[in-house]
Amino acid sequence: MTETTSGRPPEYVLTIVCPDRPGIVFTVASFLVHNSGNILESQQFDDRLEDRFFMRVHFQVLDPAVTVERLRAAFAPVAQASAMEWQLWAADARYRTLILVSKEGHCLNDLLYRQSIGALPIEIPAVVSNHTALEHLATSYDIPFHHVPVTADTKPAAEAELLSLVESLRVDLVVLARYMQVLSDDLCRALGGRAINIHHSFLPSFKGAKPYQQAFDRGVKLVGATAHYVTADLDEGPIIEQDVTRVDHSLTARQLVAAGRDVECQVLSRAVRWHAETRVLRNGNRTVVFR
Ligand SMILES: Nc1nc2c(c(=O)[nH]1)N[C@@H](CN(C=O)c1ccc(C(=O)N[C@@H](CCC(=O)O)C(=O)O)cc1)CN2
Repeated sequence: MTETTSGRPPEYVLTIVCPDRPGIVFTVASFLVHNSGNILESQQFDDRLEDRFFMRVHFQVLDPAVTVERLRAAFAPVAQASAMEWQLWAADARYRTLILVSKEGHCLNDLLYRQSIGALPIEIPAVVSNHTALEHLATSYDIPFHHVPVTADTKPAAEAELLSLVESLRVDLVVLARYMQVLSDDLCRALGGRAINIHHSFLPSFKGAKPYQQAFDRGVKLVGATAHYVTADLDEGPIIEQDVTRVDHSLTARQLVAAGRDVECQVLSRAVRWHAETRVLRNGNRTVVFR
């Protein structure tokens, strides 16, 4: 993950998930005060059903001697005492994001453009596709393109190549931007929590490869899109973001596809930005999103 400097006091984001108890906010705030921290933004949520507490704190450090390594070392015993799962990153760190795509290029195009104008805190070291149709799009942004074809026979080798790219390119996040191959259980385990998919329906409705045809056949009045973490269970992963748009009886299935494109792009880019800003915390098969 690439960290940048700007001359202003360095800013960090701390996220916490732990069993709920009184005094967690006090514990965190005290730690920050004792380490020259000044809170800029703080959000928390108490899941009383699961008895689990979630917190995200964006803060600056006023003493230049307090480095991120010193903060992490100092916070570790505090976290252990409260059984916290935690992350501490520079607020302007950029996630190294590998994009997977098949033939539909609208989500890839949207992510490449938003990244190029600085609207997404990510770097894109490469684009991978099981087809060659979208190579020109990656090339137009000077981003390396890898063609990894997938058939039933080549799938294990294709997935091994994909994982090798994830490791060699030091990838933090994999985005399935209309990648139409089902990832194996092993690959999902290897990518656990680091892969986001855009599904072109308002889940849990219309799972599978052809949701717009299913929507047309059902005669829906809304179509939508869902960004979720990828799990071995197809289209069942924890949902990060969803949205819909109104349609009506006059639209063909092909026109529903067209109506859904913009929704898919907006939902996926929001989910990627929130993940990259460490605003999304897992809560079992659900998420807490500090927008
Ligand atoms: N393990 C997972 N892999 C993938 C998921 C997921 O949730 N878990 N999401 C899909 C994306 N997707 C829907 O959003 C989807 C993609 C593909 C299919 C499908 O049935 N594919 C067929 C081949 C279709 C083709 O070649 O065009 C197949 O793999 O046999 C269903 C849903 C991405 N992967």
